Amino acid sequence: MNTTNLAENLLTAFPTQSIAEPARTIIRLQDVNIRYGTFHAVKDASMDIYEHKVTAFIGPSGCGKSTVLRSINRMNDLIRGATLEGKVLFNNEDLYSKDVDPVLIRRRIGMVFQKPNPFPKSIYENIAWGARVNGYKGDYDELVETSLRSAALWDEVKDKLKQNALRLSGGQQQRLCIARTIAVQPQVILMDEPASALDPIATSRIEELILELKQAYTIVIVTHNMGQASRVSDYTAFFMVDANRTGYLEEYEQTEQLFLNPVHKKTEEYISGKFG
Ligand SMILES: Nc1ncnc2c1ncn2[C@@H]1O[C@H](COP(=O)(O)OP(=O)(O)OP(=O)(O)O)[C@@H](O)[C@H]1O
Repeated sequence: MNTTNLAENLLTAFPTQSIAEPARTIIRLQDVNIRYGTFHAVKDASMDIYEHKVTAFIGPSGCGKSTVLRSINRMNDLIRGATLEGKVLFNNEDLYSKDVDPVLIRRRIGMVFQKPNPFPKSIYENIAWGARVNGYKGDYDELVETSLRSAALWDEVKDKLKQNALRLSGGQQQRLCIARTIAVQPQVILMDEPASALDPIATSRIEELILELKQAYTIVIVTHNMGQASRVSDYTAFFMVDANRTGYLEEYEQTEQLFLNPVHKKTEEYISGKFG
């Protein structure tokens, strides 16, 4: 097979991966072990997360998806007794080295939670506040508009920016939280089941938004919904638990490959609903 044919075949097999521009690793987990006190929650997780891709974490309850997600922006530091061994590299820099400020990390690697959590302030202030805290010197009106547009919320709220954010619907609140995250210009957005508290219409708007956002950001999403993982993600990491309830990475692949042609038997059983 000549080179052109080989390239064409690979592109057909893996349409999400461009051969001309191979995805760059933005985050690398190396032999990551996480404990809560003496409880070994996650063992030996190693994986690369690629820039401008959506990576989904799936797996049964308690397998450590959220724990691993939180390790990527050092949110676990806020949990008493949580410790991490191994390395988490962000743009080749060790996120856990002593001279790294976790607050700065959380600016570069933002997070959106399961339950929308806007501040009890105006829509405008929800966006402007984080930027102000970070000493943003630009035009705030422009920042608010751009962030709300990026989160596909501008048209719905542009005439009521002074309204309290808590009066928005759940789906709108979640898009506002995404806009708030975007406003501090992160490189990576972590999402922990961002649509699980939303109705199907609000969920599909979040899914559409994720697909748009990956042009500008790298997204890692924890989801229980396998349909959602297959719709939005380029890569899927399937986590499992061992007999000690310790989570580990069972299989990590391009999403299409993992869902259509899983290598491990456990992956196949999980995605076909044999256990959950
Ligand atoms: N703050 C904590 N303190 C102690 N143990 C914790 C803490 N958070 C999580 N764990 C434990 O760590 C393990 C992994 O939890 P984690 O929430 O990461 O799993 P998960 O796969 O995201 O689960 P789920 O799908 O149910 O949200 C579980 O056994 C859980 O009970």
